[in-house]
Amino acid sequence: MKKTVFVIGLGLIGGSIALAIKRKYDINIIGFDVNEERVGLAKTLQVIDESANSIEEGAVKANLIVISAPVQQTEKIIEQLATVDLDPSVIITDVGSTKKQIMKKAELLLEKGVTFIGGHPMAGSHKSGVSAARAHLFENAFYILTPSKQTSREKIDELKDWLEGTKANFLILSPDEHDELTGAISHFPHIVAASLVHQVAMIAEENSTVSRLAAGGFRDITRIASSSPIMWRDILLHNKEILLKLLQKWQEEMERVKDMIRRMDGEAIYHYFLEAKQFRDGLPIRQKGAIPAFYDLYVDVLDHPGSISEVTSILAKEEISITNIRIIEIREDIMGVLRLSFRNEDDRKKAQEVLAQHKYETFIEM
Ligand SMILES: NC(=O)c1ccc[n+]([C@@H]2O[C@H](COP(=O)([O-])OP(=O)(O)OC[C@H]3O[C@@H](n4cnc5c(N)ncnc54)[C@H](O)[C@@H]3O)[C@@H](O)[C@H]2O)c1
Ligand SMILES: O=C(O)C(=O)C[C@]1(C(=O)O)C=C[C@@H](O)C=C1
Repeated sequence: MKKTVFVIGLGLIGGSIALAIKRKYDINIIGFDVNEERVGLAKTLQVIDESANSIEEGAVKANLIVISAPVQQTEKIIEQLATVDLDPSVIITDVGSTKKQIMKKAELLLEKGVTFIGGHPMAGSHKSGVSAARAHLFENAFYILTPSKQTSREKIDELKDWLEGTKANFLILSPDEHDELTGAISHFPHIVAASLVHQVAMIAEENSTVSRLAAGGFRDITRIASSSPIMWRDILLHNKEILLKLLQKWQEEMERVKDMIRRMDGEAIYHYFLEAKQFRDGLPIRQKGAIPAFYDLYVDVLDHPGSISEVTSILAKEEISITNIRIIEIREDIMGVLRLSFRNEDDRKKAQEVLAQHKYETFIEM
């Protein structure tokens, strides 16, 4: 008989996990979401095979339960699951961006002898919803697991087997370490991105030209400000202490920058940027995760009609698939560079070679 996976929360991450599991296993996927439209869409897109009318209905049939809702909802779902009579061999995991509060709540399950292993695939997007779900979303990304002390090695390996289709790299961390590190490289940057947008929005009230000028750098650094406000509200409320500490440090850092500018200390300002550049340039780029999440290739194009289709048809002829395409403006309304995203390093390399044959200049990183 086919095994059953129950996915609670049919959005970007729940959908992507379901598709990744389907890559490796012939299984039955049951889905549940509080939003009925999402359930219908998940069925249409064949992300799930059937739906459940309640958490209990899906949970009692499952060999694996994946909770993929915003983190405050995840806590509520864990409370609900703790009241259900589950198969004793079931594994429950989640995908939430915070781990400490979730692992605390999961004690309700662990006390009953139910296996709960916290999980967090460290890749995603600013897009939400099942329509953005992709089987390959987590390829080469880190996938953090936070098992409790009482969880056996066998159960952890069993969960890794279930998730093998993600092609992610598993890493075991304690919930504290997880929240501290993701606070710095994921949660806090989202606050900064949103605050930059707020700053420009305030200026735009006085002078609307600023929005028209906001191309290139501003768009790059604020992309993640387009993410789900519900998801990020929950993350900030869960990781309060770490984020308050980071905010304090950041304010001190900004004071330091203010002081360098006030003193007109060119040497200090130069070193401020140089040290940041050296650290940023030294980060691993082939690995998906908090820093460059995609196999991107930048192509210099001339600003004339048809130039995009020229590039895409060259790649189509060679059967190289593009997963995303974006025009990066150099000046307002003037196309400068195309950013093409590929599924893997191989496709990117082939694209670079074939475009070079057609005299296109390409760059891996901008
Ligand atoms: N988006 C990312 O980049 C990313 C990356 C890694 C982990 N995460 C984590 O994954 C989780 C899901 O995020 P997402 O990006 O898929 O969001 P999403 O908005 O695309 O999907 C969340 C889904 O959960 C559903 N939901 C909410 N409350 C529910 C409940 N009580 N019961 C059942 N369904 C419920 C929503 O209707 C929605 O369909 C969050 O915990 C987030 O922190 C997100
Ligand atoms: O690429 C993005 O849009 C993301 O924000 C992905 C991102 C991140 O901060 O790196 C967001 C939250 C997750 O918990 C993990 C990944």
